[in-house]
Amino acid sequence: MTAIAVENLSKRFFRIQALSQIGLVVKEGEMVALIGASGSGKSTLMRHIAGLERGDAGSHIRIFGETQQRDGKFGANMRALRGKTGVIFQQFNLAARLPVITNVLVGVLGRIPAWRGTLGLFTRAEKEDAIAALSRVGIAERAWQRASTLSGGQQQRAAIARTLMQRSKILLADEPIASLDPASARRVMDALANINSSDGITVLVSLHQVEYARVYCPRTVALREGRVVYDGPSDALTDAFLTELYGAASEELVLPQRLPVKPQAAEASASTPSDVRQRQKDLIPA
Ligand SMILES: Nc1ncnc2c1ncn2[C@@H]1O[C@H](COP(=O)(O)OP(=O)(O)OP(=O)(O)O)[C@@H](O)[C@H]1O
Repeated sequence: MTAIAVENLSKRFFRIQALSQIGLVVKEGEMVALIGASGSGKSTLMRHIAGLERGDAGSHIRIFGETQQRDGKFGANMRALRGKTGVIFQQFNLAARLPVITNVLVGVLGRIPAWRGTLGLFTRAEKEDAIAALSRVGIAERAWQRASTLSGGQQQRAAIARTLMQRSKILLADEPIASLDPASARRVMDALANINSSDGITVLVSLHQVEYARVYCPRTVALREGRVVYDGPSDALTDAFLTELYGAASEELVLPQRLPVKPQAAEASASTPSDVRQRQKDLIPA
């Protein structure tokens, strides 16, 4: 089934043509990288797919076959489609002063009565699910800390746990590793790869460095000046080909060293259901 279908998407901000006639189809269960130099339109495209921005006349975006927006107008089922689409950004993903678990529990707000959400009255089962989601990304032990005390990479993983809690079918990650050191970046990419392969969640991740795309994403879509200039296997993106696509700007997209080919296992990730159950018992006060 098609998860994301973008057809003829254009977006102009005053004098800047940010996106031009973008066409993109992502099948359910794919993990696709979106690359491009600074200003090529990655964030703008992500924001449209997330339903946070409306395209110009002629644009059409469908999520699981349903129109999310067309000709600059949101479709009737927009709210439900937003619920299916989790989004994480480069930063500012979490409410810094609240505990990590509360940030993750925000993921259930779309499917519980508003009064319960407003009062922060979450059930034990919901808290258990939140701990399970944090276990999946390897940071269950951090559940009761304030979000501001987590490292940048841990914060990104907490944001991924929130999208698991939201039961999103699609995860849009807009430069989730841009401000992280290489080890933290690997753990965040491992967590994304893990929810993609284990849960079948469709992942579209924008990246500055093509090395991560080569290691983690079978397919890459490359943007330049708001247009798709490549859509195909990530391992075809050799340095020479990148130079052909981007000229001197390709240097921005290549890391000085190559990454090892095999992704590492996510740090302290509880992979079996019994591990996850045990952590729920240990970490939630009776
Ligand atoms: N709200 C806006 N108003 C005006 N121009 C905008 C707006 N949002 C984006 N742009 C412009 O659209 C173009 C694409 O920006 P976008 O942020 O999508 O690029 P990007 O590939 O995500 O860049 P980066 O890698 O630096 O984040 C840029 O020229 C940017 O200045």
